[in-house]
Amino acid sequence: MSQSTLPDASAQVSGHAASDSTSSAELASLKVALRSSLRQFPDFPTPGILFEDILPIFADVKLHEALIRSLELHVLANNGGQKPDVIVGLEARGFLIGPSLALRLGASFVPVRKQGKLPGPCITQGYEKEYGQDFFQMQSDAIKPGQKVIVVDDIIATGGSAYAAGEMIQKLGGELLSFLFILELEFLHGRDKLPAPTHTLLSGQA
Ligand SMILES: O=P(O)(O)OC[C@H]1O[C@H](OP(=O)(O)OP(=O)(O)O)[C@H](O)[C@@H]1O
Ligand SMILES: Nc1ncnc2[nH]cnc12
Ligand SMILES: [Mg+2]
Repeated sequence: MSQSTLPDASAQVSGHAASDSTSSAELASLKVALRSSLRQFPDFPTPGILFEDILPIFADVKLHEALIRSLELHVLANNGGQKPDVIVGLEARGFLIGPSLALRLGASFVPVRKQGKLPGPCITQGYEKEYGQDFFQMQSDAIKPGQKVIVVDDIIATGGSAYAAGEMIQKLGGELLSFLFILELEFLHGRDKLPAPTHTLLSGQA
């Protein structure tokens, strides 16, 4: 796949918000490049689902950098000056972005995994998503009471996955600062389920 023609976002000083107008102009141009890289596959994984494929972003170094920079700018601009202690990412596609974003922000990374993958005492939460049902788990000591948490994932569809993650984080005593996604499927109104402010870089399937 050819490389994109984006400016080199890695030249930005990470972890520091530029002036508001610089940040919002930069963010707007990064979003255009990200949006044009997404692909759609009809009837995957089940008939009637229009699957949004985010993987081309990660196949292109500049788009990948643009994505992480865009998410970082969103966090810096949207949490009332509060810095997260923990970034929680949802298995599997949330693992593509969570650890990189956590490093940028100087936060720790904690995974939410599908049932049966984590050792030791765990908390479990069932959920429904756009095309199925599943169970999520977190290790019981993964979040310290009072830690400020941002949940990240690639896509919010029905919001079922993110809601389940939020429930577990709150049961462990974490404070939910916000939810952050690359893409929102607006027609499913998933954000209405979530108990903290919800930010998305891109919207689709209105
Ligand atoms: O808002 P919802 O309706 O809950 O759907 C969104 C979730 O569905 C997908 O995960 P999925 O578990 O299908 O696949 P993955 O393991 O590849 O992340 C997607 O990555 C989100 O996590
Ligand atoms: N339409 C969709 N495309 C990709 N991932 C999804 N997760 C839930 N709905 C999805
Ligand atoms: Mg997922």
